[in-house]
Amino acid sequence: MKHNALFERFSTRLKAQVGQDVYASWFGRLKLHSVSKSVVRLTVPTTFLKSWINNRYLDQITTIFQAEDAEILKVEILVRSASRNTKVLVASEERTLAPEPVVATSFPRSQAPREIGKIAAFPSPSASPARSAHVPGPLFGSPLDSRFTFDTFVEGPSNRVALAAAKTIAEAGASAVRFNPLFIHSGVGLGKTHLLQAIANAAVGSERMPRVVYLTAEYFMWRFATAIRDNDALTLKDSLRNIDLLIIDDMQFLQGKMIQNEFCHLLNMLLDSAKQVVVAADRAPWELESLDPRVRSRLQGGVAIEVEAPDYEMRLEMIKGRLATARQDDPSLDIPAEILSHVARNVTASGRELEGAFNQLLFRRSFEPSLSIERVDELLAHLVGAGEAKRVRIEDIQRIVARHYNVSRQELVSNRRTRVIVKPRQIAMYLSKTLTPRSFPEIGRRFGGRDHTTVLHAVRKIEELISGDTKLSHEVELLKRLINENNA
Ligand SMILES: Nc1ncnc2c1ncn2[C@@H]1O[C@H](COP(=O)(O)OP(=O)(O)OP(=O)(O)O)[C@@H](O)[C@H]1O
Repeated sequence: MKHNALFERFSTRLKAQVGQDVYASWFGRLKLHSVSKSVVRLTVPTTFLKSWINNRYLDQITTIFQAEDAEILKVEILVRSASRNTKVLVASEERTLAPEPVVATSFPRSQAPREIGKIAAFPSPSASPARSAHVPGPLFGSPLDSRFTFDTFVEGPSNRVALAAAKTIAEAGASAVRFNPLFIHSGVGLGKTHLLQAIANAAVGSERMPRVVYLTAEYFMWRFATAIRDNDALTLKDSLRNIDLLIIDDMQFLQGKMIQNEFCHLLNMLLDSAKQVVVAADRAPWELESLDPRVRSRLQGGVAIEVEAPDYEMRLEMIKGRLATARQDDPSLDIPAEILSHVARNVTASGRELEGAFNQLLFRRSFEPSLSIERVDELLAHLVGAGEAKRVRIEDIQRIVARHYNVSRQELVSNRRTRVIVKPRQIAMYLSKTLTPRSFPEIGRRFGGRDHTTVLHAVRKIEELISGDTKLSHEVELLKRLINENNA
């Protein structure tokens, strides 16, 4: 009760400081998790929101709590899990985060892993997360989804090279240092995590590379931050010294100077001792703006492979694969071939959307046993519509930014270099990079055929300005909201 009142007072103050709009955009779904001793824990529904709040608002939030209660020393943001299965129990945290013995690291996937008993852990790879929560000792790793194997990965023109590289590493072991680090990048939902976990699943327990660590960048940050806080970083670093294979997912989320430093040391150490490193991100290494240049350059020293969107044949095979898996649980399940191909033809964006479409279909089928193509069309219209709505278009960004700054869209993409045009143009470029999966060269083309370095410069410039200028940062957040609303 007392804590709820504290949280309410905090919310009121925060709202007054950041304004109603910013508050609604970023803090509307913030919830109080617990207040124990000097630590306040808040939760948000997504890892993205967690990173965002941690990076931009944690100091402000902490100051407000401290103003309310001087005993509070620290505020932590956690991700609420949608499902019980998505939680990993981490042994060492039991000690550090008492009196709440269990801290959940979220598994940032749309689907809960069916089985998370396997964990790419060192030095005890066989320990299940649930068991290890009660066994003291170091444990390091994010959960592996047992469905993500090479067998279930559909090969096609858009991912053939990446798959071949991944298999070579999994099969040849640490001697396959021809691609080191291997860097896989793509837009969302195109199978990076599946591929990375397939490598980990194949390697864990193998003789060639028994010591595998699979981590999301967020988990890496969190684990290191905890170790540093507890003066335990040396033990952690020691335990990572002897691994054979390091796999890091969602690299774009690695943030913070100190953590990036640690990551850089680890990367140097592993690469210099010819240990294999595999990394995935939503963009190419040279586009990872928030990374320390040394990390970026080390990541660029290996092989970067892009995975593109699947074609129709691949989508069909994926959806058939889903059905085959679902039938293992319920052999009576059947979806006519023409419906499967219809879904594969219409849901085109990514493996994840296809998975969503298939799940919808299964769900509907349980109370509408014979779905007609027309009915599927209705369902797909909604699904495809939702997918489309989420895709922000560069033209919309240009239109909204131009309107906001009272310039025309033509001026935005023109050669004019007056201040009144340059700033909105740079902001529009920045938003294009942050809100769409488009590459720098592509954005350059859409802004009057500019060179990619101009876009890169604009993005860096705005990032720099935002970090020191609250007014501009609110302005950019408002623009983001307008763009997202336009797409809703
Ligand atoms: N080639 C493929 N074969 C089989 N399934 C696939 C393939 N590509 C994607 N999928 C499926 O699509 C879903 C999303 O894939 P995944 O999570 O690996 O994407 P991602 O690229 O890591 O996305 P994000 O950028 O959001 O992290 C998963 O269920 C995955 O199994």
